[in-house]
Amino acid sequence: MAFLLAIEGADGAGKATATAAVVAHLAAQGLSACALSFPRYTDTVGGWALGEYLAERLPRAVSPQAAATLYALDRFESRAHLVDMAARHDVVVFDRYIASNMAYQAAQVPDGEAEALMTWIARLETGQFALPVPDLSVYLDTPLAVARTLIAQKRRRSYTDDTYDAYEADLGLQARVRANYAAMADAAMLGEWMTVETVAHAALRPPEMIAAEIADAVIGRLEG
Ligand SMILES: Nc1ncnc2c1ncn2[C@@H]1O[C@H](COP(=O)(O)OP(=O)(O)O)[C@@H](O)[C@H]1O
Ligand SMILES: Cc1cn([C@H]2C[C@H](O)[C@@H](COP(=O)(O)OP(=O)(O)O)O2)c(=O)[nH]c1=O
Repeated sequence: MAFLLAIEGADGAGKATATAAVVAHLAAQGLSACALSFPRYTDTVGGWALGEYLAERLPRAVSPQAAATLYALDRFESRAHLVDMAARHDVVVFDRYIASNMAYQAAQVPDGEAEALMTWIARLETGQFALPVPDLSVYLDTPLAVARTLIAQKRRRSYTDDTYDAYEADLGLQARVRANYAAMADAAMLGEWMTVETVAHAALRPPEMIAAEIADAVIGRLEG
C-alpha cells in the first residue's frame, strides 16, 4: 500500500501545480508516484453532478450536507481506482481529498454547527465509504489576494467558462475555508498535517522549491 499524501488548500492556492511537481520530484528520487485529483468531473456520477452544481446549473438549492455527500460519492465511486493506484505505486498524491469536503462544507453552516458537520463528513467517508485516511496532509497556505490572481490564470475548466466558479466567487467562503484548514492542521484532524507557505519575501516561491519541501517530508516518513 502506497504512502497517501493529500495536497490541500483554498482555491488558487497552487495545489495542482504542487501535486505535479511533487510527483516529478519523487520520481527523480527513484520513487514511483502518481497523482489523483478530486473531484473527478468526467469520471463519476458524483463528479458530473458536482460540475453542474459548481456552474450553478442545478435547479434546486444544494445544502452543505447534500454537497458533502456528492463529493463523498465521487470518492466512493473512485475507491477501486484509488486502491489500484495505491497497490502499484510508492506514493499517491491527492490534489484535494476528504479534508476539502470538511473545510468547504463546514464553511457554509453557522459556526456552532461546523465541528459536528466535519465529524459527520469524516465518518461518512472513512467509515461508511471505507476511504483510507491520508498518511500526511499538506495545507498550502496562500494569501487570498495572491490566490485570486492565480485563479484568473487557470486553464479553462471542463464544467464552466466563468473565471470564478460558485465557491471561488464567494470571498467570505474563501476566508472561512482558510480558517478551517488552519484549525484542522492545528488539531491534526484526519491524521498528520504540515503547513507549507507558498509566498516568501512577498513573492511566490518556485513550484520546485515548494515540491522539494513536501517531498522531503514524505521521504523522511518513508525512511523513518
Ligand atoms: N508557486 C507558483 N508560482 C507561480 N505560479 C504558480 C505557482 N503555483 C501555481 N501557479 C499558477 O497559478 C495558477 C493556479 O494554480 P493551480 O495549481 O491550478 O491552483 P489550484 O489547484 O490550487 O487551484 C496556475 O496558472 C499555475 O501555473
Ligand atoms: C474535492 C472537494 C472539493 N470541494 C470544493 C473545493 C473547490 O472550491 C471546488 C472545486 O474543486 P477543484 O477541482 O479544486 O476546483 P477547480 O476545478 O477549480 O480546480 O469543490 C469540496 O467542497 N469538497 C471536496 O471534497
